[in-house]
Amino acid sequence: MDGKLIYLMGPSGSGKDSLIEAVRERLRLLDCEVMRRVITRSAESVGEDALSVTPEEFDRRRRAGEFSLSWQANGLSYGIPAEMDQRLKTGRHVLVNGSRANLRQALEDYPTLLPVLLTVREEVLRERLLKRGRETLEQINARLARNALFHERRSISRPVFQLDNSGELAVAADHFVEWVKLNVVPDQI
Ligand SMILES: Nc1ncnc2c1ncn2[C@@H]1O[C@H](COP(=O)(O)OP(=O)(O)O)[C@@H](O)[C@H]1O
Ligand SMILES: O=P(O)(O)OC[C@H]1O[C@H](OP(=O)(O)OP(=O)(O)O)[C@H](O)[C@@H]1O
Repeated sequence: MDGKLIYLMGPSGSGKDSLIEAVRERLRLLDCEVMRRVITRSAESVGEDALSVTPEEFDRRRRAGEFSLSWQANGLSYGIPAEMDQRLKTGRHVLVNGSRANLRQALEDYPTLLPVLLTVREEVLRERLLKRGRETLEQINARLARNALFHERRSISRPVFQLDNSGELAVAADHFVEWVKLNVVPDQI
């Protein structure tokens, strides 16, 4: 049987990268691997365990079919390596750091994916983006404005697990791992 695909989404600054690092080892023990993204972001500002490539190299890889999923947002291109499909075919699970805007496309390609939405209270979000200091103020404002698009959007016709990260990261991480145990690997517990 195929493995399960966990599709993590959430606003920039909601804590997706932090959550991933907090649960990476526990997920590995549950046979769930975090897929490393390919991003056209400069190596210095990558800020996560991702492979940085030029836009030309990204296009070459996309045309060569090297991505299972790919999308563009915030002026960047993102790809999930096709290695993901090999893992799923052999019954192993994967977690991807995905995009809210790309969810519909991802559902067309992977109808059984499990969507997870990481949320944070609005006032906390801006504070965290400023504190992270990876983007300019202009880029931060653009990312906050982008969130309005998703508030208005009609919801998709399947359940989305909403996980709040307004409080302690360790609490959100424990909550997430519990959800994975119940929804992804119920046979193993
Ligand atoms: N629960 C939390 N409490 C306090 N700070 C957090 C929490 N989660 C994340 N952060 C901080 O908020 C900022 C944004 O988190 P990050 O993981 O980069 O978000 P994302 O990947 O969703 O953009 C980082 O500086 C991170 O250290
Ligand atoms: O459609 P959206 O849900 O808005 O997502 C758009 C992109 O932004 C995030 O990536 P990125 O790593 O660049 O940003 P972040 O680390 O600040 O979340 C997310 O992982 C998507 O790749």
